[in-house]
Amino acid sequence: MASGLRIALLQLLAREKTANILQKAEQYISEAANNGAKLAILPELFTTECHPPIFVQKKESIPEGETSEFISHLAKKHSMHIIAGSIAEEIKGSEKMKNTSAVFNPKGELIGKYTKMHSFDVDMGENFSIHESDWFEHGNNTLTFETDECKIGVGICIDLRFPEVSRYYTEQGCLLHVYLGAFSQEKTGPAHWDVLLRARAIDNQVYVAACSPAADHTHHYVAWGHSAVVDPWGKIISQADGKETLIYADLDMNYLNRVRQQLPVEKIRRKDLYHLTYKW
Ligand SMILES: O=C(O)CCC(=O)C(=O)O
Repeated sequence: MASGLRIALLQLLAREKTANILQKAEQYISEAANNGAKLAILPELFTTECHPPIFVQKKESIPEGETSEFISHLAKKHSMHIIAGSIAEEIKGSEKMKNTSAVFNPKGELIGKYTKMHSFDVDMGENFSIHESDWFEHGNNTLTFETDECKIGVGICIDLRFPEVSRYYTEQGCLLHVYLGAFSQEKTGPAHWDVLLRARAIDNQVYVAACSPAADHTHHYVAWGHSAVVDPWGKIISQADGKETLIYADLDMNYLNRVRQQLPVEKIRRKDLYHLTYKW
């Protein structure tokens, strides 16, 4: 297995027309491929912005929809893995949708789908009440996939708050945990985003990459942005601000192994006293 992996995170701005967003994604993915990235990651709900009437208006099928087909074409063209952010996935015969991510391999084949497992149903006062489960059915499964460099696990946004999910991915051997997220600029972004990303990386001694949409103050819900990559020691090695941008990180699996050797939490863990049971 190779020891290094360059990844690219596309912090895209959700524009009105899907075609315009995909055009920007194409520009960034082509730039990333030219710069040696082997994995490109797009944000949560990147074609719709986080606003229910827009989800309904722009929902799509996976993998037959406009967005999936285009990202599949880009994966094949540039011979790279792409985690196609998430989109509002149509459920035939239902008014509800799913918040689903699709992963394509370098042949452009769909190798997995992940539907967000936890719903962001919160009431934080001051006009900040969100009840995601009114719009989206939650998923009941996880998603891992293999690249030449490492195994990868995928989560979406609030999934980041649940160490059980990342623990499972670690037990499955995932050395990179990817989150597609749109924390809010107003509330949880500045308070929790970096801390949670660093915590998951330190808990599991893995790389964590999290890709957010760019912040746009004309949107109903302003995403925090600040897409980031954290190393297994908990250090942020690459981070955006709020603006639309493309960021990179080089993941070094030899470094990850050194961290695990020097601070062997897996060996120290009291497996005789506790363990998690998963029902997915
Ligand atoms: O957990 C958070 O603070 C934000 C979560 C969120 O925005 C979401 O899951 O859509």
